[in-house]
Amino acid sequence: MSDTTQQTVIYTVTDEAPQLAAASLLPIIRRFAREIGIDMAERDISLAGRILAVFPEYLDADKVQSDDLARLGELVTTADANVIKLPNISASVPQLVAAVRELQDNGFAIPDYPEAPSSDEERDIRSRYDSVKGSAVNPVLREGNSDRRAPAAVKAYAQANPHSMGKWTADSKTRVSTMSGGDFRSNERSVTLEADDTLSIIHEGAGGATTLKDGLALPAGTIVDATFMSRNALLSFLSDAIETTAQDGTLFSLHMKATMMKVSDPIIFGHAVRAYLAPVFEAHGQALSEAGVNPNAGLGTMLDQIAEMPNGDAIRSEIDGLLAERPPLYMVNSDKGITNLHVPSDVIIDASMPAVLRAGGKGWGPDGNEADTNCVIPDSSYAPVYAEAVNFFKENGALDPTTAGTVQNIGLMAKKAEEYGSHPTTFEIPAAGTVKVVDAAGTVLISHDVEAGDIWRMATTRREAVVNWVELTLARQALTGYKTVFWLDKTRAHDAELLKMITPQLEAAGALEKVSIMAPAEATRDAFKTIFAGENTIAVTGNVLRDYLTDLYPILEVGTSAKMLSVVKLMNGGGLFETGAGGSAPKHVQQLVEQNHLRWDSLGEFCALAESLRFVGETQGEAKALVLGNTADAAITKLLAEGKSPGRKVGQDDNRDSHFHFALYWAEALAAQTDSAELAEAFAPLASDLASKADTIRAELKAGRGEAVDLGGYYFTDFGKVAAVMRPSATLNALIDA
Ligand SMILES: NC(=O)C1=CN([C@@H]2O[C@H](COP(=O)(O)OP(=O)(O)OC[C@H]3O[C@@H](n4cnc5c(N)ncnc54)[C@H](OP(=O)(O)O)[C@@H]3O)[C@@H](O)[C@H]2O)C=CC1
Ligand SMILES: O=C(O)CCC(=O)C(=O)O
Ligand SMILES: [Mg+2]
Repeated sequence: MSDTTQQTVIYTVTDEAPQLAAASLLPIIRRFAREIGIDMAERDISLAGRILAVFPEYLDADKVQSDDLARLGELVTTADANVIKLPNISASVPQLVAAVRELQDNGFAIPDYPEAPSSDEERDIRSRYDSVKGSAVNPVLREGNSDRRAPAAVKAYAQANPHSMGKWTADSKTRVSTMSGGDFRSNERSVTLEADDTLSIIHEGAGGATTLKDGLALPAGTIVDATFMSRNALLSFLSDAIETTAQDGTLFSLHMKATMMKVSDPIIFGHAVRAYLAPVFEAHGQALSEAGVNPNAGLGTMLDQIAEMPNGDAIRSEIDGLLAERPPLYMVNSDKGITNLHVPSDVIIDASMPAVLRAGGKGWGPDGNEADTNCVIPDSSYAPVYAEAVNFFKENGALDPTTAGTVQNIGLMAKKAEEYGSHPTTFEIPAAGTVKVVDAAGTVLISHDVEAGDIWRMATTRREAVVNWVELTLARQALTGYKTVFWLDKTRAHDAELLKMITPQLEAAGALEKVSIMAPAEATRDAFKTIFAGENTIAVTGNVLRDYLTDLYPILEVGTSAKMLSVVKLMNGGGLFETGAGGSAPKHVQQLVEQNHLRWDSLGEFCALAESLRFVGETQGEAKALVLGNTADAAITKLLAEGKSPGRKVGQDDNRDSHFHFALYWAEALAAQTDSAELAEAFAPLASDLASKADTIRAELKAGRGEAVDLGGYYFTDFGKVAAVMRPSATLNALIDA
């Protein structure tokens, strides 16, 4: 080994496809990194690992799991952090329940998930599970703002090898339906704290005052927003939307973020299930609730529970009758009869809306055919982005990936900014009354009159996060020279406060004239015009639009968000390198298990790795880490050029084959470079062995494709079994593990 940097880079262990990919890729990365003394340390932030970590006293001593997420949460506030973060499951209740059952079956004595906790013990258990549920990882690690863009090599590859795009026609009946009032957008109020303060949230009703939350200590300069979704307005909107879908003759599709907005959106999802099955709930509401049926967990769980009820068969046939009679539902899997309303985490707006837009405004119907769809997005804060995208494509036809420019994103994300940090302060209101945000002196800052069942939430945005977001924006603009647009709506309460904050900063930086400010719909049209003309732009957005746009534009421009570079410059100096902008692709696991083909593309991991290594080089003054990072980039470019990315179908190359090629090209690039003779010499033998044994390795990797494999579990896989499936080449393993 050469002289060492003694740097630790964290590689996260997550779930589903990225976890499987890591079983093959991480040993390869370690083989390269150890050459310059970088220790690639794993931290388990999988759903199963996180569940075990919150129940130590329930477990036998040898089964107790360390709380790796909490440790990483501390690390990311330090300058030492260098974390490669793979996508993880943000669990819905059905996923959480399934993971708990799997762990119990494996001998972990953890308690059941209490659906309706009734004792102090159950309430404690429930609150621990709630801390694991939904988007519980990303907000903890994202101690910085977000910089996401398609790497130049990826963009160039897509322009030369365009992915398929559906055809848009002017007479498409696809549309976006959203609320015109009574929603989060229209009820929003916003204030900026002038001094450090400690806030409380009080509900005053006929029964007196109740504190919903207190002790909310916030620094001066925090923007505090509060708003609510009226249940009555939502119900009337949903019933109208079902009616207009029937009139349009389109599919009914609901697009929510029940994972990240883990308190509000499952409730809204549940109202949509109730609205769609309204006659069943009218006839059997009481029996259903006595049987513990909670539509917030989706139609799938509901049908399982109904099957156990004494008159379950009769209710089931009424449901089947309604599914046949009401507007057809957009399907997740029409072969298996899984609808959009089955599981709250199956249709997630950031990925699902771009899929519809890419397909020419089409979704899959129950008959297995594509059809136009009514995309129902209840809250109108961000629905106009998709509505305007639909309008634009109807007018202009689909995007041409061969000529399109690119939309990059700088997202305000640090310190749990905006709505995505709101779940601890989101409440389903128990009784009519007033909800007030009150400061330490007792002054009411914000007040809303609410009805029972309304969903009220408070969100906060810290000034230091905003200042850093503007700095990051100006740095990217200076580097690229791209047109820079802040997607902010002056007529929206939160955005107006944000504008008051950023305007002086832009002015002081002499940048006020260099940027534009546009409301989301206008900005959407402008961004499409820009990329249709082959030009590039930077979309500077809040946290939710960061999430939405970094799937939307990549999926249209380069066919996937898996190949995005996703860098989080941590505010205290460290680096968090997310792998791609997409999720954990549960469908891919199913294909691997059935056919031994993993179509997961690790390009996001490769890009994050290259950035992470360069970050070691830059922050530690370690030239060899720069060489390792730059050669990893060269390997990525070659991998794309040679078409060695995974194919979708068994028989084509898969994830494992792409890892081999990445290793080969990386070793070759290292052997060929002239910046470090020592590294060239160190990697020459590996490069030559990988090249000379390529045929054997390729054949060993391909053995057994098409046959079912056993991973020993889904959420809690068996390490040995996964390694056997993901590392099937003894020849490659011998070179990597040597
Ligand atoms: N950063 C994070 O931790 C994130 C986590 N998630 C979580 O991931 C889970 C699934 O989310 P979902 O919304 O379904 O989105 P996914 O991105 O997992 O899946 C959508 C589709 O995108 C394609 N895709 C995504 N990544 C890749 C890749 N690396 N290689 C090839 N294709 C890819 C696949 O398309 P096809 O099937 O056509 O091949 C896939 O079916 C949820 O639990 C969600 O919460 C979601 C987003 C980010
Ligand atoms: O944390 C999550 O639940 C998903 C995050 C996500 O979709 C994103 O960051 O793009
Ligand atoms: Mg996303």
